[in-house]
Parts: sequence; structure tokens; C-alpha cells
Amino acid sequence: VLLQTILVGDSGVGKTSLLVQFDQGKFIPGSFSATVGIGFTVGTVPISFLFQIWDTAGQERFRSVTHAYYRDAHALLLLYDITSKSSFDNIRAWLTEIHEYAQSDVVIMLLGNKADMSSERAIRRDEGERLAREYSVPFMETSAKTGVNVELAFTAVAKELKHRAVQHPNEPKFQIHEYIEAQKEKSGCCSYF
Ligand SMILES: Nc1nc2c(ncn2[C@@H]2O[C@H](COP(=O)(O)OP(=O)(O)OP(=O)(O)O)[C@@H](O)[C@H]2O)c(=O)[nH]1
Repeated sequence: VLLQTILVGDSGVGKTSLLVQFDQGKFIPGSFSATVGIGFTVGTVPISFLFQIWDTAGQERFRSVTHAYYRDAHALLLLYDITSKSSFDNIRAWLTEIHEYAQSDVVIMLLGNKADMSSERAIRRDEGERLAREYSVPFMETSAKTGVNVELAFTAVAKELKHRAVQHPNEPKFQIHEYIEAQKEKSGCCSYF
């Protein structure tokens, strides 16, 4: 099964960095040149599902190019930057676009990236949580720099997709929210913030 996950969000929120951190376990500082068209990388996740990951360009002028890719996506990681109010405000616009172009059963997760930059924080954690609750999507803060919650974000999405794919009628439904909360407690993630 090939699972396509797309990272979506404004330019500079850290989509490419998050992908590199997940795929290679490292942070390469400095700016990547803005992704032109569609960046592409393949990574494996612990549950050995092949993930096909699209890293979409956040820049307005590339949007028409990316619409076509929403249709085939199984999951969307929607990113904002916790130091950028505009990237947070634009999440609603991204969600509108997602609802317009993506499959109705697409798995969506909201991520507040750059959680390591606490001194420049512009969006409180509970603001992210509230927005996520409003749209009934799971949420966590991540850092492509320190790696906090990066593995968890991708793993939770992969598990959700796997359970959907192999769901037996009598099996209890996978609860992505509960899974994330349990993992967060285990890793003590939240003391980072
Ligand atoms: N401190 C910190 N910096 C980050 C983090 N993630 C990304 N950055 C930095 O933010 C800048 C933008 O990151 P990119 O990964 O290029 O962002 P992008 O969303 O892929 O941007 P586009 O390709 O333009 O859409 C770079 O300078 C990164 O080094 C993070 O978690 N913490």
C-alpha cells in the first residue's frame, strides 16, 4: 500500500525541515530555497508502511500546481510556525482549500512547528489546541530542529491510515487522539514547551 502524505502550510513554516528531520533524523539549519512545484521524498515509518511524502510549496503562485495532488493524498500534515501569526491565521484558508480539493476521508493533523523558539512565540499552545478542536483534528507542537514530536506526528498518521486500511468490522476503531495523548505522556513531551 502506498500512502501519500502531503505537508501543507505557508512558505517558511518548516515543511522541508520537518521531512528531513523525520527521514534522516537531523536538522540542516539555514533556509532551503523555496520548494518549486512539488518536492518529493520517500521515507519508511516504523510500522514498515511505505510513505510517499509530498512536500508542497507554500507560495501562493504554486497553489494551482498543488491542487491536483490533494486529490490523491491519504493524509495531510498542516503546519504553521508558532513564531508567525500570519502562518497561523492562514490555517483556516488552507483547511478551506483542503476541504475543497482533498478526499473527504483524508487524515488531517495540525502541527505548530518551531516549538524550540519559545522566546519568539507568537501563538500560544492553547490557541493551536482550540483551532484543532474546532476542526476536530489532532494537534501537537513539533520542532524540526530538536526533533520533538516529529516521529510521533508521522507515526500517529501512519497508524491511523493502517487501521483504516485493514479495519475489521468488530475491531474497535483506532483513536488517534487517545494514541497521541498516551504517547505524549510516555515521552514527557510537554515539558519541552
Ligand atoms: N528553530 C527552528 N527553525 C526551523 C524549524 N523548522 C524550520 N526551521 C527554519 O525555518 C526556515 C524555513 O524552513 P523550510 O523547511 O525551508 O520551510 P518550508 O515550509 O519548507 O518552506 P517553503 O519551501 O518555502 O514552502 C529555515 O531557515 C529552517 O532552518 C524548527 O523547528 N525550529
